[in-house]
Amino acid sequence: MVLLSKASSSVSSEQYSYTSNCMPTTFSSSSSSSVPIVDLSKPDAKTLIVKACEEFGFFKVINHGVPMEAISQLESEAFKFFSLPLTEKEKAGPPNPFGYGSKRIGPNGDVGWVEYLLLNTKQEHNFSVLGKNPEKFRCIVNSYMSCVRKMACEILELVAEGLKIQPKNAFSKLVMDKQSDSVFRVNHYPACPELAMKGENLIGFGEHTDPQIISLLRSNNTSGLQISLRDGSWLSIPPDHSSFFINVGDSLQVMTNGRFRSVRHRVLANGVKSRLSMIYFGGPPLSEKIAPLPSLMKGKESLYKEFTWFEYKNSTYGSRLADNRLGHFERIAAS
Ligand SMILES: C=C1C[C@]23C[C@H]1CC[C@H]2[C@@]12CCC[C@@](C)(C(=O)O1)[C@H]2[C@@H]3C(=O)O
Ligand SMILES: O=C(O)CCC(=O)C(=O)O
Ligand SMILES: [Fe+2]
Repeated sequence: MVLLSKASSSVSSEQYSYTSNCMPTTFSSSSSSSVPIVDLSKPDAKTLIVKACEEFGFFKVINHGVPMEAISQLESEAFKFFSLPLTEKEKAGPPNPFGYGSKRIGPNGDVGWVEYLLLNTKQEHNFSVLGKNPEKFRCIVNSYMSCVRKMACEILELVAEGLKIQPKNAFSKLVMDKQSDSVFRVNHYPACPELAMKGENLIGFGEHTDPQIISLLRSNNTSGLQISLRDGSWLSIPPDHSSFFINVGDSLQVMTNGRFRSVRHRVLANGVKSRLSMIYFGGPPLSEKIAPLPSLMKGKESLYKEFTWFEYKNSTYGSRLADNRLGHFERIAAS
């Protein structure tokens, strides 16, 4: 993304979305509402995780076990990549769906103040175009990803234990499967100085829910992430570069028959500092049926029609970011 290089790239002349600064937003540090913090090394982790997934579909994790070195190596490689000239970066694009993308998100007209790399976790894409030293990039991405996948597995096992589900790998086996359809994304939101002068916020990444099972997000110390609360207000999440933020995805909402909430979230661009985030989206194999676990139904009917991850993913790619994608798959209760 080139900022202010020519008149037409000025923020005000493009089709971005804005939201008023005057909208009610709460800061997570305020006493009324704060995001749960789970210490993965403590015995109460499973109870806190279940509660957070029910109330928010979102929580913060400390003592996560991912070495800071793996994180900072990836961060510095990613910053190096995003600081290349646009023409260099575009050699790794367009994202179809994998590769380098700028401003456009998905195939259906969504735009944001963001550039990104979308990678699959199976290394099938062409790394040879990723920056100046693609082998190094690949190696750093792979070691980061295996640490984060391990944490995803640990969290999903705690979820199963907390929900008293047997076997305890009922969820985690889906992301650990060799066929798991997981995705990895690095987002870069350049600082947008024009913003500081306006009474509005610029959308970096529009509101949406993540379709997969679980998302593990780590960012630098720049703010921007917000989650939507039950009353529709937005809660700003203070950044914390040494912690991870975990989202419940649509698939986990379905597998828990609506007990867990897939959280709506968005990112606002920052007027002063650039934001770099990396997100691992843990997904099931394509052929996997996404349905409530029998032990969570307690004799009740499924709230959802039967579908496979393949079907859900296809429908996802036909949707806009803000759409309620699960809506099509809800079962209308017989009256
Ligand atoms: C408009 C879009 C863009 C989508 C697909 C569709 C709706 C949901 C978006 C996401 C959101 C979560 C990560 C991602 C990788 C995913 O699986 O769903 C995104 C994907 C993309 O950025 O390509
Ligand atoms: O970049 C971020 O901080 C979050 C972006 C996001 O929600 C996504 O890529 O799905
Ligand atoms: Fe997301």
